[in-house]
Amino acid sequence: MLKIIMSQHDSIRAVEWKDNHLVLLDQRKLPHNEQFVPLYSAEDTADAIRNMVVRGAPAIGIAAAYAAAMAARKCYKQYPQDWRKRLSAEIDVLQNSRPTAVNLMWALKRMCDLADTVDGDPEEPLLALAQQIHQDDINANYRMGELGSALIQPSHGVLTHCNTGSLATGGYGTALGVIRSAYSSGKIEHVYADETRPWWQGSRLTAWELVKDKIPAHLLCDGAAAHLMKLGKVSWVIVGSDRIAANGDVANKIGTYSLAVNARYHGVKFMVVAPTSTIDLATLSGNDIPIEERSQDEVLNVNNQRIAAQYTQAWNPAFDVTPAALVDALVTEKGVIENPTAEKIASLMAS
Ligand SMILES: CSC[C@H]1O[C@H](OP(=O)(O)O)[C@H](O)[C@@H]1O
Repeated sequence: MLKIIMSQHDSIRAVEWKDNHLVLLDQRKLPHNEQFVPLYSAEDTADAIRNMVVRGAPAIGIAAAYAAAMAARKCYKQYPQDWRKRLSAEIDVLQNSRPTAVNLMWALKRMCDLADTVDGDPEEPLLALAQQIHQDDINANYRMGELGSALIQPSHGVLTHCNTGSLATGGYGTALGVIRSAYSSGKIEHVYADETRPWWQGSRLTAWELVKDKIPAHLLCDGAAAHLMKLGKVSWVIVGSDRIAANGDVANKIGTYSLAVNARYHGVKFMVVAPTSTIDLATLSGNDIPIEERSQDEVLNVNNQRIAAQYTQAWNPAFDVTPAALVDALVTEKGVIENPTAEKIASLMAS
């Protein structure tokens, strides 16, 4: 069985295969409690994704891949004659857990394609593929760290949004992986992290990862970002993505579009860091990306305590779309695209 190789960030494992089942670090409990949730079925894993026990586009895809391997094991044992048909129903449950992060659909398609070709017991080959998807993601993150860090001039501040670190991926991170690599190379003096309401990925997750890495950082209210840029404190905004359309439009955590507009206005560079598993050529433009709307209670409450006036309603889109024209650099494990266009993306994906 493939041993997942990480490195200095072994201490943070959002997703792990242990013995014969999936284990997730419960990100709803961080940073004050590190609790792990064992999962033995696709249905339970779909609930965990929907409820954000695990979140972050690549991490969601990896968790779903392991869940598909568990589902194949169960279906083959219970229905050896028509396990593929039974598996398809289980995959659908996973597929519909969250709509925006294309890594989920990408990983499940790879698992289903293999299931369609495997002879006999699918358990081992599907588990091996899930582990390969996990390892490939970690390897991609280290490569993107190198490529993204090379774009950053020494001693600058950078701003990031949401959480794109080890908690959002197989390990190391996408945008936070670039920040880790750039900081290790002495290129970044200071990190500014948006708190990222209403789920607080910045306050609860990114701050936790940066403290563990001893990287100097300040949290800021989402609404303070434009003022930070106006004061000249940052030279780059560095973010991840949940889905990149064929024309280079970028879906990411709500608030990203506002950062991109303000960055362009203030002459701050805007970098998107995402593995090619996040690029979806079947989605032609950002207008075609499904945007998840989550419970209004996430906005009306904090720590399950209501903060909004009684009878108030809330609108809670979890993502927004940044047009490609506002992206200065798209960093993938295959290479960097400056000022992404449909042609440049097609060429990268074909390489
Ligand atoms: C490695 S990119 C992770 C991506 O996912 C986050 O969304 P969520 O926390 O709701 O899963 C956010 O958009 C990040 O950029």
